[in-house]
Amino acid sequence: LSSVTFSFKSERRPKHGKKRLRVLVDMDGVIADFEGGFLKKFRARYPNEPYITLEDRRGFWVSTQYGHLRSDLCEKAISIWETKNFFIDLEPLPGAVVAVKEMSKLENTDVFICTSPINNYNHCPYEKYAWIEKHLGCEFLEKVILTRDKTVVCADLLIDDKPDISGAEPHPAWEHVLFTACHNEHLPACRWRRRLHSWQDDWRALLDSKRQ
Ligand SMILES: O=c1ccn([C@@H]2O[C@H](COP(=O)(O)O)[C@@H](O)[C@H]2O)c(=O)[nH]1
Ligand SMILES: [Mg+2]
Repeated sequence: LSSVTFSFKSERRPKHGKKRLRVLVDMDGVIADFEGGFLKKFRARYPNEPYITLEDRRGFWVSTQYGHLRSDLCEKAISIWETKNFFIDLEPLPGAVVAVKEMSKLENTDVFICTSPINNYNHCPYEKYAWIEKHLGCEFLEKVILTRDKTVVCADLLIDDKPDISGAEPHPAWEHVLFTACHNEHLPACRWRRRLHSWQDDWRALLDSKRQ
């Protein structure tokens, strides 16, 4: 058993090179503009209802904030992302496609798209795959991890806009780097968690810091 463990570890840390890095990149709010897409479709479907501007968004759950605005708006918000074509129509966030493609071409780097589908699975899982093929290319279809629990996935880094990521594994292998989004940008700086402010930020330096 110990020799198996040894060969696995040595595979990720080559003797003569830098450490091989495994990076998980979240989809909604990191490479796909979930918040912008939601607001556009909410206003189009419910033109007479109040809405929350992106500047006023607080908290990860859109449905919770809409529910606080008026209780029936929670269900109306959910109806938006449960509708066909919501996920496939999302625009890529600025610089995301170029950055992820470049990241995947770096030496000693494995990039996976790690994303949580909604439980209403009529359209979401299919459209997430279709989005990845459309914007990143069919080779990325090999790199998709659909899971509601990211803590059980083993990697060095998780780039994700959700501030609190929990699940079955209390000590995930990855370092969670918070990707800045309209709903989390007001959270106070946190000594134990780094941020990536956008895809214009220095993501290469972030990866290099994990290869030491
Ligand atoms: O109010 C909301 C906001 C988002 N969602 C869904 O949660 C996941 C988030 O996935 P990540 O992988 O963490 O980006 C996504 O499927 C959203 O549609 C929600 O259910 N309620
Ligand atoms: Mg996200």
